[in-house]
Amino acid sequence: MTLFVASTTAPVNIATLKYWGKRDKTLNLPTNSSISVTLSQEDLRTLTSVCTGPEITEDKLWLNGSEESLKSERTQNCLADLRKLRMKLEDEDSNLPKMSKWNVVIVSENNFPTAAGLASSAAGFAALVMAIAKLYELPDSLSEISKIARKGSGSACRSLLGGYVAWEMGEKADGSDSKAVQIAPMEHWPNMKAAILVVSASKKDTPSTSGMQLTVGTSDLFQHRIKDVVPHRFVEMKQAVLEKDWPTFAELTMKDSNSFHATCLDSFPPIFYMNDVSKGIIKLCHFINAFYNETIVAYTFDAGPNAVLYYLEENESKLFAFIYELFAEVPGWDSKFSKDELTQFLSDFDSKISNQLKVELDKELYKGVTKVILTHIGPGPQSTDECLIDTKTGLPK
Ligand SMILES: Nc1ncnc2c1ncn2[C@@H]1O[C@H](COP(=O)(O)OP(=O)(O)OP(=O)(O)O)[C@@H](O)[C@H]1O
Ligand SMILES: C[C@@](O)(CCOP(=O)(O)OP(=O)(O)O)CC(=O)O
Repeated sequence: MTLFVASTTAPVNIATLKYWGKRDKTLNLPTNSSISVTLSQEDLRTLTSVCTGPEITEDKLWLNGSEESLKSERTQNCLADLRKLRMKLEDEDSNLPKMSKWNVVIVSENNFPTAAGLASSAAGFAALVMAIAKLYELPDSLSEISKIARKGSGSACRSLLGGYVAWEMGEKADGSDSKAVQIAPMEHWPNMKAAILVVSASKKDTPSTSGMQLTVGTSDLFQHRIKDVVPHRFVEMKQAVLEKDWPTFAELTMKDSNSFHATCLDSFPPIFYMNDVSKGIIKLCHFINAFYNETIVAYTFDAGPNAVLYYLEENESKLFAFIYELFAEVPGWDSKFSKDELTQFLSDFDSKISNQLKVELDKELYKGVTKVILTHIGPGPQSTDECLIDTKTGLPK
């Protein structure tokens, strides 16, 4: 069997200035520009292998060991765009194998829970598009490829790039100027870290796509957000990244999460993504910042109750004096810290925080959190030799 194979890993990104609202649902064109931080693939990543050849009879997708449909309009749009770019190359060079005419097999694994509000669709579509772009040897830039990933899931376009990333909303009706660009590589401001508090939730309140449509159609506050709030915030946040201005970056991040969730509440009927545990975590972050009289931590929440806490490495011990004290029971710490380091966080807490202040903390908050994921800023998709496809059969290994 003649087979051509390629594999890539792709990262999760968590927005600090949120994408919420589409002006075109089919092309995933947003009503505002957004900004995100790409997270390390050491902790959260999608690995996708793809293969093609004249004997593959059908397009197929396996996700985390189970066969899934490739029929969704979004996936079909991505495949059609990639084949179009490949066909252009084949038209220019008749010696190239006619991959644009052949079916593809896609095998993918996420090393973290899928569809649990941890941006699996972003990493998933970024990996799918990037792996096929590599298979087809497309010469296009990552920003160009990001437009294809955007059609799979809006936020996926930002996972094509590492470090600090902007998704420029663009103006054109065909979406040709709605793409991801890098604001700065991770090396520019490498000490950005993230602690994700995975909050237990039976199921997602409302899927992002329908949630956005409801907000666009019913919220008056949303109009204020996209016209008067986000355009300034986009410029200010980009500037804060370029100047490594942590207090400004952190404040804008928290305010933008709150603004996005306020438009959800202002939708009719209202959408609730955060629960009481999420709100407890927000209070805790403000408590910590007030305690130190300094911005130590910034929270942000996507379309679900999980908290992503951004902080700078140099402030880790100040932050963890609180959050290890409160969430020590929850799994996720041991792989990153030695016993001695963890004990030190507890003694920092005991020595620094007065009994009077201790009573203000909610000791029960950990009961609503299932695990912590400790990670940091990372690069964009990476080529890998690891392959999920058996190169003799074209099936998952
Ligand atoms: N590795 C992957 N390859 C291809 N598609 C994927 C992959 N991982 C996830 N997806 C697609 O994304 C869907 C999950 O998206 P969904 O938006 O429900 O969850 P999420 O991305 O984890 O959460 P959120 O968007 O709120 O952060 C899956 O059902 C699947 O269709
Ligand atoms: C709250 C968000 O996480 C929304 C992400 O929405 P999606 O990218 O999942 O939506 P679709 O384009 O419909 O697939 C904010 C963000 O990531 O910017």
